[in-house]
Amino acid sequence: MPSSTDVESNENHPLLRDGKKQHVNDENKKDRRIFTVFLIVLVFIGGLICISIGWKQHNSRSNNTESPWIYHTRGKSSQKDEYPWWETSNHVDTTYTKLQGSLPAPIISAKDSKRTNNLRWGIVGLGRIARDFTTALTMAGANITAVAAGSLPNATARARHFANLYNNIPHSYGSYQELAADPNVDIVYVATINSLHYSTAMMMLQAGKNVLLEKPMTMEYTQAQALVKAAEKANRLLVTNYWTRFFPVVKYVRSILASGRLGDISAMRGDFGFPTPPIANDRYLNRDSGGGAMLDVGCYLVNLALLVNPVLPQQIQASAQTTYMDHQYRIDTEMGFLLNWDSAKKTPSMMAVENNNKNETKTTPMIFSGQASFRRPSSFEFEINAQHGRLVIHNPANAATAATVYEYQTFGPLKHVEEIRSELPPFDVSFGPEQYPRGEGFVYIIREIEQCMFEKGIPGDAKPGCLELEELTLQDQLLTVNVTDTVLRSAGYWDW
Ligand SMILES: NC(=O)C1=CN([C@@H]2O[C@H](COP(=O)(O)OP(=O)(O)OC[C@H]3O[C@@H](n4cnc5c(N)ncnc54)[C@H](OP(=O)(O)O)[C@@H]3O)[C@@H](O)[C@H]2O)C=CC1
Ligand SMILES: O=C1OC[C@@H](O)[C@H](O)[C@H]1O
Repeated sequence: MPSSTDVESNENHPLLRDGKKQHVNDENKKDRRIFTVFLIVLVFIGGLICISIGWKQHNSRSNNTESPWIYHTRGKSSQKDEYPWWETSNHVDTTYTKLQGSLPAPIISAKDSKRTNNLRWGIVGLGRIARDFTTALTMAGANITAVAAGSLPNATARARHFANLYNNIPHSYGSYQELAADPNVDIVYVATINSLHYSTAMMMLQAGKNVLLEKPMTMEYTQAQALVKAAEKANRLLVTNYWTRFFPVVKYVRSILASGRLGDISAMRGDFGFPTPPIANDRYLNRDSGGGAMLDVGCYLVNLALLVNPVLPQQIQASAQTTYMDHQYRIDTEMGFLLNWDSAKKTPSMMAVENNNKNETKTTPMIFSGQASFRRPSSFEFEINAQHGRLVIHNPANAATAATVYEYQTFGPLKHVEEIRSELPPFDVSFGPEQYPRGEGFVYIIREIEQCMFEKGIPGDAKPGCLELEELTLQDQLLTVNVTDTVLRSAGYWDW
């Protein structure tokens, strides 16, 4: 008998060839059976997994009777209309940040015995906003020594009436010159109409007063440059009343942006507006008073955009309309504008400025899109869109007490929401009703000025003294006027 070795070695023998075929067929059949069993097991396991996932989803859906527009926060669920379209997560982490600032601003009052300086305030232009601001000064415990009216009729009587109303302010004048000459005034709050900002502020600076000037600083950029020169020459403080920057919420927003938490910012937008009273000679619609939506509320948007990116945009475009309730005015009743920081130029980044490292450069292409209106209500919100999320300063963003930060995973779902709140001190109505919304919020800028004067001294008394506020430098103010002026020119303001 041939050995198995022989059989295997003699492949040409016909019997042996058939035997080998048989053997190979058996092996193949066995392999196929194993493979089939393996497939069946695989399909079975896969099926089990699918059923289990489906069951879990069914359970979670049946437990959640709320609409998909509701996201869950830890221990709390709330309805949000800001829901990203790709959101799938049901577990968004939320934090609530309540900021200090609900109490009347703890400024160092003139009545405070610890105080070494005694900042004496004068007020010029005794209209609507002067009422709110003077109430805020009183709420903050500031020392008001003089008031002056001087543009509209009955100035002397109006000034006396105003002084009496506010606990008998010692001096009242029927002209701005008289207040400028009063040695008992250190700082003048200028609250005249826009077209008189330049001349009134210049008069005060040249008389050696420190100046807090209502927004917009001036109608034109060249005027702002002249005011800054005059302030520098006189060594006096010059601040535009962009009170927005001094609200605790806005300061906090600034710190978030500076931290880099949201990554590079690429777009911002804002829409500020309201239907103005249709009174042709009111400052809003009147060309000679410096009317128009851009100079009234659009300038706030510019100031906020420049807070985020304090650099002159490479491109500024604007377009406006001048009608309101079927009438034609010589001012913008509706303005749309675009600020474009093109990446072509290297410019100091927000981080660099915040860190006082002006040498650091970073190219951050960014676009701001703004709307200002006198024809309709608006969101009055300011939105910042960045690499890792977005930030909304809520209505009214010019006097903000709330903001929300939304953080996203890169290309992924919403992962964290931070809601920021602060409370305003209640407006003191004992001097009369509030003229504009949130006038009590002036306490923040007042506190900052008082604090700076306390720490650095009053320019005029001390050298050099408080010449600039950190939150709003002369450069910030010039930039704001420069951009606002360019927007107006681009829309054709001076041709209307
Ligand atoms: N920061 C903020 O939140 C706010 C800022 N503002 C700013 O404050 C400024 C004043 O606004 P508001 O108080 O509403 O203005 P008003 O219309 O009340 O006028 C203010 C003062 O300007 C003078 N004035 C008014 N009309 C005329 C005129 N036709 N011709 C010459 N002088 C005039 C008067 O000064 P006098 O009494 O000396 O005669 C008047 O009291 C504006 O620049 C505005 O942008 C306004 C609201 C809010
Ligand atoms: O500064 C301002 O803020 C509030 C607005 O209502 C007002 O018209 C504007 O001057």
